[in-house]
Amino acid sequence: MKVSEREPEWTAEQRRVDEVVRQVDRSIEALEQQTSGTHLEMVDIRKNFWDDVTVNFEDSAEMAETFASLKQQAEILSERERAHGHAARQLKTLRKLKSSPYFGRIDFLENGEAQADRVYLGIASLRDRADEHYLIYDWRAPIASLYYDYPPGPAELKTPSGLIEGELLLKRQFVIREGEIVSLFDTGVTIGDELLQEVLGRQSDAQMRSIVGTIQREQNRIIRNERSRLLLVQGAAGSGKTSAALQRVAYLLYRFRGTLNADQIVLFSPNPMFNSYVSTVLPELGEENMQQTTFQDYLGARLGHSFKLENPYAQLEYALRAELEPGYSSRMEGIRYKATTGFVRLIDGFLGVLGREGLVFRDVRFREETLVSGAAIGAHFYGLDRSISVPNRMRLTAEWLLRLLKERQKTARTEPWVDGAVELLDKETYLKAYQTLRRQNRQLKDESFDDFDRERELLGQYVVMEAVKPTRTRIKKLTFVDVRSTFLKLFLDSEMAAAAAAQAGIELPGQWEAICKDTIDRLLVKKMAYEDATPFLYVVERIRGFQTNTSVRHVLIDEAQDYTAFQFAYLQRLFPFSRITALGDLNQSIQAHASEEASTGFTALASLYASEETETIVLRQSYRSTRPIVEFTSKLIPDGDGIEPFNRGGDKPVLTVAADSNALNGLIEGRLARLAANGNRTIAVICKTGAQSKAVYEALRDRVPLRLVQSETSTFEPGIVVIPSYLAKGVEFDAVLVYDASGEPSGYGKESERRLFYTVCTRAMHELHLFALGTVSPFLKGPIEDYYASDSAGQQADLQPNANGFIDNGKR
Ligand SMILES: Nc1ncnc2c1ncn2[C@@H]1O[C@H](COP(=O)(O)OP(=O)(O)OP(=O)(O)O)[C@@H](O)[C@H]1O
Repeated sequence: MKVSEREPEWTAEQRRVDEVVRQVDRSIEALEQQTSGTHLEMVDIRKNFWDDVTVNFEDSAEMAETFASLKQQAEILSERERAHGHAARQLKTLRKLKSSPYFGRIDFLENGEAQADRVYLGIASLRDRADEHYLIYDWRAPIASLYYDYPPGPAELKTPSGLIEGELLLKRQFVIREGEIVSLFDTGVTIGDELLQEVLGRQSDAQMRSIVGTIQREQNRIIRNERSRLLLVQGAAGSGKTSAALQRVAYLLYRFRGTLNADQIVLFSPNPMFNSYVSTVLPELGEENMQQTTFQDYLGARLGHSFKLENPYAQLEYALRAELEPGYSSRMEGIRYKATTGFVRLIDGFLGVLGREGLVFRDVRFREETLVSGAAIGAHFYGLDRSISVPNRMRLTAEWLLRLLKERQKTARTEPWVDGAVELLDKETYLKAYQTLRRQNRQLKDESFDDFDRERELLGQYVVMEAVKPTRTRIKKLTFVDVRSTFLKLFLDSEMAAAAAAQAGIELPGQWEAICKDTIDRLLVKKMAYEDATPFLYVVERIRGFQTNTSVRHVLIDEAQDYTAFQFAYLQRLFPFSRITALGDLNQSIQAHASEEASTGFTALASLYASEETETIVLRQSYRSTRPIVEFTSKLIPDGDGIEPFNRGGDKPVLTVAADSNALNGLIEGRLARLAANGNRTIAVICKTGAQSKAVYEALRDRVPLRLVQSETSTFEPGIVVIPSYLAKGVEFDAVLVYDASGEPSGYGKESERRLFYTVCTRAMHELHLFALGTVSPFLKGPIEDYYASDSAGQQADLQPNANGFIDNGKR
């Protein structure tokens, strides 16, 4: 129920807002004084850094004192910097509170109490002058859960000291801007629809916004979950998965402040542009951003330069476009198979076999000679106790090789090549040799070097020591095991594959031979296909030992439906001390590996953790799009009836068919002009592939101000973009134009493209426009026809090409 400006309630609330704003002002003033104080102090310390340390390197005691003094000075400086950084963040938050101090109020009467507690909720806490009462509670404080979880009426709150029961007497929502109440609602439901209507009806900003004022009950469960090792969220398109993930990070940083910092949280996002899209949410809430990365970046860093790693979008582009190329079906078969849990089991079986036989070892060489042959290393490795794990046997083998190298080092000193090398030492190396030897051999006095034989002996030692260094490094890095050849063996050696399958208790897939050929051809030329990268790294790390990341405590995986079983298994091992939050939507599985029955890694993920450690939350309500758009998009997928549209009005999607691409481009140009003139801030022409995007961009760039988004694009900006389908995933636009909703190869004709088409259409917030070249996609035929309007070209009141729609790309 909307409270009117004329009601006394409004006046009373505005009075309170004024009072709180005054208090915020006082806090800002105090903090500004404090920060300018620390700032001056910092400048002073930096300027006089060297005056305040005693620098003396004369003897070791003086040197130690100098270091202690330096260290102390640096510590004082970094302490001041920390305090300054903290205060600066606080100031930023206070300035936000000044403009909009809170968004909600609850009056809670605890059973047995005479008076209700009045609790105002904002993005941060604020106490009164006497520091006795909270004027504002942080939205993450335990009591705030009442606001998100209950409508007025009986309510309860779990606290560490027990359950508090009572009644929620009032639930009020505010929109406050620049210290003025803009609207006020008393609501009878969990979170009033009116406020959501208002929030969702706005034109989008270029970046994602925080949703703390309107978090829904189910979303709150995701945000505040502390119990599960694995939190699985399956949510419809636009149901707030990404939003919930980001508010969850803010919640965790608040709840565990002091023990958890932003560096210990990692968000895996689909692409660099998405990183930019979500990067403002946490700062808006007064928190630092977590680490953000893409899985591709992780793989690239781990693989190093030994292979040319394919990018997942190049893989997808291949899947969408290369149908007529030779080898297409075997590659696609391989991509699908390698994403299954069956392949994870086959690789585990393979690793089991490798524990007994089959690892490929390289010769260890010292200078030109073979120090130990690969065969001898293999014999040593497989001679070790088999109950010891493979990585531990590798380490034992490395120790053995290092011992052999040491022996060889001793015998080498008297060999003729050493004399030659000693003679070639230049003065600098000679000095370096002397200093190194002196460090190693404390008895060595200056005069020892005067003795010719002794000098020769010592320099010989140095020369040999330098000569064995590369071999020693290689042994330590375990490069004596040839991981590439070992991995290849699974595909090259049919007996090995059969043994691995037998070990795993599974059958090899029907097309195994074709898959093998496809894999071998690439690996032999050091090309690493995206589908092979994770299995390969998994094998490498299971052989050499996993380099785990033990500092990360929370991993959040957005668009989790696009990960394979292998990728999850790998991430689980990589972050052994981390909790995982995986958010996805099976209906948006668009990667090339996604099979018809959608058995992606996302479904398999639950099996990685015990059921009591796992919680699954399903989000059905879709907030992004208007009701007509959700009603349309939910008809595109089999289980769409379960998606609940949020009741926000708008026009039905419109389909326009054009005879040829020239006509199509002209129609799109006119539509873009109208949409821009109507004040849509973000508009996307979504194409199926990168190649199509490029062509459309080229055709329109001189006629329309637009930007082409490619896989390396790293910023999300307002305006008009041309973007391939797979990069539009995860983000949203005020208006979406689907470039080719035909049934042709350039459009969406195959059943396997249904989810891609659904993903593309669900990016629209307010308007969806479908354009088809020649024919109409089969997904748009049948009962769905009632859910969109057809526009025989020209009926829509578009601006004519070259009309001035683009001059003012402005706001409504
Ligand atoms: N509780 C909420 N209050 C206000 N807006 C919300 C709420 N939940 C979601 N939204 C809005 O709905 C839109 C979609 O949210 P989000 O991108 O988080 O959904 P998603 O589930 O990750 O979508 P997709 O899977 O389609 O990428 C965003 O504009 C977001 O701000």
